[in-house]
Amino acid sequence: MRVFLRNDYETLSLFAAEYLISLLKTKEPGEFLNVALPCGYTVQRMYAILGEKVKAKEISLANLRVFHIDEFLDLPKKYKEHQQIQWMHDNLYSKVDIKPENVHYLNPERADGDFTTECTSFEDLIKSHGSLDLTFFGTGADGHVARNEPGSSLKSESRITKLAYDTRVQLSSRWNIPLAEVPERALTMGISTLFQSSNVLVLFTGVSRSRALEMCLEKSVNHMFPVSAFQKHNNCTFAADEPATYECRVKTVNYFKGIEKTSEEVFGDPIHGRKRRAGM
Ligand SMILES: O=P(O)(O)OC[C@H]1O[C@](O)(CO)[C@@H](O)[C@@H]1O
Repeated sequence: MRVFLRNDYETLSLFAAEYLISLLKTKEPGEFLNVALPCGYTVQRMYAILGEKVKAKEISLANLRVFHIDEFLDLPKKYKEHQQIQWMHDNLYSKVDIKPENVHYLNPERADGDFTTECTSFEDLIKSHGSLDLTFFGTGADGHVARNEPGSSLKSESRITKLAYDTRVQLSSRWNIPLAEVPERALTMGISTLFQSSNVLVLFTGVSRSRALEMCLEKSVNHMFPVSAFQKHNNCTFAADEPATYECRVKTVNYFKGIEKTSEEVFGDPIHGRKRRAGM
């Protein structure tokens, strides 16, 4: 695993945007980068930065093929702005040149209500496009990733899940809606689905994720803390802002800062330093 520590949310967002762009540049013209994308505060500024770069014609995301990592089920229509597809439109798609036909998601409004088939077809769809090149996501304070709550099988695939009570309470307060109207179910990529991606980028922002970062850097894999599973991924990057390091030991923080400095000095490219050495 690699670890990158940044001062604040802004520089973390910039790092995440640059990470995605650097992978996009490894593709030949006309070749797609398959990415699994989340919604939420953690990635909101990163998406805005991508929008700014597309507007300034510094980059194009036309070769991005997107798969959403999760969707809410049973969300009342009056709260449409909280549905992932709408959120992604408002925060990313309306600002960049990703083509609508290259956006894929688990449909929470499937007409026949057969969400099991929806999830199986989604897994098949990803495979039909090869595999995921990059998946990135934030995590909850309890270590959930996408809608894989604590206790989820580390081998799980896309499926219907139940949201934890704590998650629903947080959503109720964040959206300012009654708890009774917060969905109890979601559709989500499984941990195994996310894990199959060639590159994984996990972002931690703010004090509320500091225990999650500690669990990933200093403790072992635990299915009651799903994000910790990504310690075992062979190409996982954990990136955090300073407040998210508050639960980590000073020694841990200094160690990873030192590694990044060395990587930059030796390879000149801290993000993909090891790949460069292999001849890229
Ligand atoms: O950044 P936010 O809004 O707190 O949301 C983080 C959540 O979003 C996801 O990235 C996507 O659902 C989850 O993995 C994570 O819990």
